[in-house]
Amino acid sequence: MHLKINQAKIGYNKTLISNADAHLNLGEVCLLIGNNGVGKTTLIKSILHQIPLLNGEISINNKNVKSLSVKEIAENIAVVFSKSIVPQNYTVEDLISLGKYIYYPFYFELSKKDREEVFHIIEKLDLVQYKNTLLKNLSDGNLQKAFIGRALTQNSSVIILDEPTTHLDEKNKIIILKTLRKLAQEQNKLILFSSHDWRLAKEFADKIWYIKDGHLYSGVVEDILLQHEELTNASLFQINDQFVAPKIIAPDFYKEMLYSLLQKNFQKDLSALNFEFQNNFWLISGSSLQCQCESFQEIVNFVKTIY
Ligand SMILES: Nc1ncnc2c1ncn2[C@@H]1O[C@H](COP(=O)(O)OP(=O)(O)OP(=O)(O)O)[C@@H](O)[C@H]1O
Repeated sequence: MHLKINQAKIGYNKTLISNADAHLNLGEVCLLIGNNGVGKTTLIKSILHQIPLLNGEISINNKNVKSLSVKEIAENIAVVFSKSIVPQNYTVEDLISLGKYIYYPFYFELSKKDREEVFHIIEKLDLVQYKNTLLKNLSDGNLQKAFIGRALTQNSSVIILDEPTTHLDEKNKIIILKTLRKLAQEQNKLILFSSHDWRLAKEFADKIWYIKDGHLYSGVVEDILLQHEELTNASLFQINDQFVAPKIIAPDFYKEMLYSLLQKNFQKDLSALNFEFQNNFWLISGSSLQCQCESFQEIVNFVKTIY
């Protein structure tokens, strides 16, 4: 079982992503990242065939999603959108039971076997004490888990989640991400999820799909991070147009501190300077100058004397 994107052109009247090629296998967790508006949700909807491709093919298990009925797609892929409508007067158990709906033709009463399975999923997600709690009284973290529970009862091999960690605090983010990883490993699910908290999320993913400049880059997390400097440098925000960073050789934490210090204090091009951290002092050098500074205050004072 695998999900394959083959030479796909994705978008609406306007193309958002061209020549997308990527594939995922069962048991893998993939993080989908990219700036606002690059087309993450559109890609997810294209996989579900809710938005037709402009070109190319997306297939599940070698079957083009275009040829699958809505029911067949639901049997293969469960989806959790971040902006899901919350049926306020449903209990956690009601919501999770809904995942079984695709297997029943009409208004239904769950079979004993399905009820047991729903309970088993409630247990697995650590939601037993909230089983009968109304969704409107649930914390955001537990509500998110309940939506994941609904996706699980669907029994599909693929689970896709659009920003499952939005609005959650750090603790709940980690609970959700750990749950996803565990599902992939223990139940051999293929999990694709998008996130803006990707620095944390990448710790739980095997692969990254990264959308940038209309292109989909896919691969093992560490390969993609190495190939795209802007991802690992993302903490060095450019907030000052006139600032050009000097060359900084230092451990990441020191590098980031020096970068923000200089950016805040100098609207200048500092590219002629080199800063090298030497354990207990900074060595600053330029074409005809050299200086040692032991604190950031000294650095600011020194740079002010040259600019
Ligand atoms: N039905 C539609 N018809 C035409 N354009 C659309 C439609 N839906 C979304 N778009 C546009 O497609 C672009 C990508 O939207 P999409 O929601 O896929 O981005 P995203 O990467 O998920 O963004 P975000 O991170 O902000 O959620 C946006 O410019 C959006 O306005």
